[in-house]
Amino acid sequence: MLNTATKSEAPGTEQELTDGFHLVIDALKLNGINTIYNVPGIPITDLGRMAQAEGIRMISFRHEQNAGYAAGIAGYLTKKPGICLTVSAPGFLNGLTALAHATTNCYPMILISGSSEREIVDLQQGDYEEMDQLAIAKPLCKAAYRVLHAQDIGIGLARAIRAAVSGRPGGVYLDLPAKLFGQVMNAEAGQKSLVKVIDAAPAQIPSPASIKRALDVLKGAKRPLIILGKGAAYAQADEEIKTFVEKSGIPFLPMSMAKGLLSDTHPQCAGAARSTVLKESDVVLLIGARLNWLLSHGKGKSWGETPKKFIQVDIEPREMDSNVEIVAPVVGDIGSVVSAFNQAMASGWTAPPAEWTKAISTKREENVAKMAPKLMNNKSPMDYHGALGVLKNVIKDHPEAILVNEGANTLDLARGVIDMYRPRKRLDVGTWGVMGIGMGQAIAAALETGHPVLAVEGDSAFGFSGMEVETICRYNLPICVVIFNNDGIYRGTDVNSVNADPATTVFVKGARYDKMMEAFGGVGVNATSPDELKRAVNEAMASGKPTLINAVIDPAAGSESGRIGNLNPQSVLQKKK
Ligand SMILES: CC(C)(COP(=O)(O)OP(=O)(O)OC[C@H]1O[C@@H](n2cnc3c(N)ncnc32)[C@H](O)[C@@H]1OP(=O)(O)O)[C@@H](O)C(=O)NCCC(=O)NCCSC=O
Repeated sequence: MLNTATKSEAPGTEQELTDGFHLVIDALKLNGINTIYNVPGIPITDLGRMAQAEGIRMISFRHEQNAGYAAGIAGYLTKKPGICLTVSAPGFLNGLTALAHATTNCYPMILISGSSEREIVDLQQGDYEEMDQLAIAKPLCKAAYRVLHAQDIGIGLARAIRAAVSGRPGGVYLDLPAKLFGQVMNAEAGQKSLVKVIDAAPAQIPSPASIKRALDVLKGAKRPLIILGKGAAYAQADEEIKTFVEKSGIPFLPMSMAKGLLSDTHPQCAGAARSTVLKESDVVLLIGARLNWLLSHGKGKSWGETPKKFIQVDIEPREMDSNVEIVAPVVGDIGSVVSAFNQAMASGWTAPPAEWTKAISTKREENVAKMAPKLMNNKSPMDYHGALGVLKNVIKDHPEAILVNEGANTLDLARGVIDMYRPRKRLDVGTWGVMGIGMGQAIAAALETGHPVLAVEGDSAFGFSGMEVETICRYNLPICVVIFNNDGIYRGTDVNSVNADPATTVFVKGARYDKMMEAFGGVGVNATSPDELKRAVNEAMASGKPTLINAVIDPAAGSESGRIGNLNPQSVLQKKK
């Protein structure tokens, strides 16, 4: 659509004009971008107003970091860049954490920030919110661009979109100085300057030799294992992956956000036999999973004594040999690679030895049976397992619902307990184990998918984005937040024996987070037993009303999340002595 920002008034020279505001909006719309996660303010307030008037869905948050986490996860769910729009310096910096998070997690996202006058910034003359945002963003994202002239808006956005989604996806920064928005140009020339990005993330076909090498190694295995990462979930090659895993007969271990790519209840799922499969496998095929800290870098105690051969499928060639030798690297997009595997296997495939698959199912059944009675306890106040037993059944009854999960114990225990049944339904803290993703991800998940969201939050984790319950109520989203409230970080029982200050990890005892939701017109419930929790969550799922349940957890329950290098201060002191 042609935008008439202004009409030139000079007699005889009348022409349709457009401006930077409208060109940004038109460029986004031309590329199918219809939602922006933002916090309004100088200099982008009018851009937001005009974008809304032009039909773009503007979702206004209370803090840029949450808008950024929303944009990142929107990118993950849709394979299109999620857009976060912020004001200059402080707003930009608030959004930057989420941009770096998106880059680390390989989510396509574009952070667009307004910025102050280049001439003044470069001479450091003290402009309003003066900051060289481009320079600051560069090391923290996949690519960063600045547009100085209205006629370059089309190209600038095209570059940002391509950089965000092609190859390994990631975060891109786009700097738009305030002056740009007011620049006026001929409307027809403006429209011509826009670029519709064609084939933004082209398929990357693996070489036939790499496919053969990988399958040859896999064929030689006695105890093979497939590890599915969130890259595999992102690829949206769900049917091809399912066909491959089932045809191969190989047990699979889903990483946290790959849970549900094939159901956690699938007979080949080795999630509940994690230690066994890592230790005892002899060939490991990684599909969209990286050998980072979450997989103990592919070596050490958790990988046991059995010598391993690793096969890795990734779109990024530099991922290969990052931690250990990869004997069969397969570089390509996951859909193309797995399709090539399936074609090559069509002529016949021998399932792994029954001894191996039987050993895994025995271990899995043992672990599941050990956990089952814990999940059925009806203690009040609740322990983690009693509360999670309820939520496990909620997801079983609502497999279409999206589970958002963050916390320490709340995250570690929920990951194991709550089975997922469908792809991309579990959204969590990702590669950094970051706290604060909760409400941003819940809001974007509800908006982008139209499905109900269950956000299972530690009380500490929730605190990072808690104000967004107002956003949830304002947009009337079908989000049920369950806060595992144990009065503190890890546990609520720490005591400071030195002075009257509270211990560093404790919060106000008996806090009522449910009142926060009520303050904005949503439903708040205080649940002190699994039965009460069950009733409240079921009501929320049925009504679709914004709901926050304060689930009272015994402050002494659970254990410190010990896998991420937490050191007990006492033990540090003892070591120093
Ligand atoms: C690195 C990890 C993937 C590895 O965790 P592990 O505890 O080794 O594995 P998990 O998959 O959680 O499984 C733990 C055990 O439960 C078993 N398990 C798993 N699922 C089930 C079910 N459904 N039933 C019964 N038992 C189960 C599994 O086989 C393991 O037992 P065995 O096989 O018997 O060993 C995880 O720690 C992780 O994702 N960490 C991220 C933490 C994080 O980001 N924290 C945020 C910071 S918190 C800030 O303070």
